[in-house]
Amino acid sequence: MTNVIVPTARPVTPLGILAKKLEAIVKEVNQRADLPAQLVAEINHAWRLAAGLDPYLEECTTAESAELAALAKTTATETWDAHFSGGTTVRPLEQEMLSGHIEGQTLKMFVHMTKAKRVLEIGMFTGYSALAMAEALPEDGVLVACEVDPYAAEIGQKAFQQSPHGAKIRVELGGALETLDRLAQAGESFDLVFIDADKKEYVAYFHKLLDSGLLAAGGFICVDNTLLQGEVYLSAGERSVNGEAIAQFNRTVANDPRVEQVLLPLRDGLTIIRNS
Ligand SMILES: C[S@@+](CC[C@H](N)C(=O)[O-])C[C@H]1O[C@@H](n2cnc3c(N)ncnc32)[C@H](O)[C@@H]1O
Repeated sequence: MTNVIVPTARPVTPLGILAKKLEAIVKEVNQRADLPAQLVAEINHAWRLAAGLDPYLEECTTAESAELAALAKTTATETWDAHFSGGTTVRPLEQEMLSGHIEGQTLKMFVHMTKAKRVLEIGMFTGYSALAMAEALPEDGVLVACEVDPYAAEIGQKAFQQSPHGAKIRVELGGALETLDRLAQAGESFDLVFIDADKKEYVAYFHKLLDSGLLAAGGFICVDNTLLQGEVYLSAGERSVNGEAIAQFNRTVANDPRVEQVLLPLRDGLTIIRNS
């Protein structure tokens, strides 16, 4: 059997980034004899508090299915940079885009809790969150997954074929805004929507979902990356283009009287919106 080395993902959440920074500081201060022992102990404690949380969440959360674990591994071993520079993917993609165990299990729980039968995902990548949610759908449930990149979508479709829940998933290849227009024209509507595609289009997805009837009355939207690595609450001058787009999205949702919402500090921020 060949040993596959799965590359480690870099931290892309406020907590992960904080833990990494504290780790570097701890390495430095632990070598210094001139610092007060109490200060060194406090910094070590702060690092353990930050670094220990994600592994503990993993430990206390139901394990992912074998199919999801295999898909996460496949996604991590793809050479995404080379795929983009060689023209295999139409967008720069990376393994860090995959939502993963804790968020996948959270989304799966939301499908169970809301008893959703029709789910829409905007931004499927290699299909991890789509498959996680499909696992919670009833046999006659449907998940429509929008993805613009054919290579990522193909990886997902292969994984869906390996799962007893894969047949519930329908992939819509193409730009999400055009796909949403088509779905609305066809009269489709959804109980639960997961937004996880182009951050600069989040406001447009939100408006289309609410204005076109795509989101069923009383339906829910879950939105990923609404903390954008902490950029939204750091000073505006420190924001990337995506950080500014998410800050604007968060303001748009907060000012829309048609919805109520909560931003959960899960992974890179997960906002739950209810169409009230
Ligand atoms: C963060 S990843 C999605 C991760 C996925 N939900 C998961 O949990 O594994 C974002 C995906 O959105 C796709 N995407 C970006 N812009 C898009 C657009 N305008 N229309 C459709 N898909 C888009 C990207 O190709 C990428 O695969």
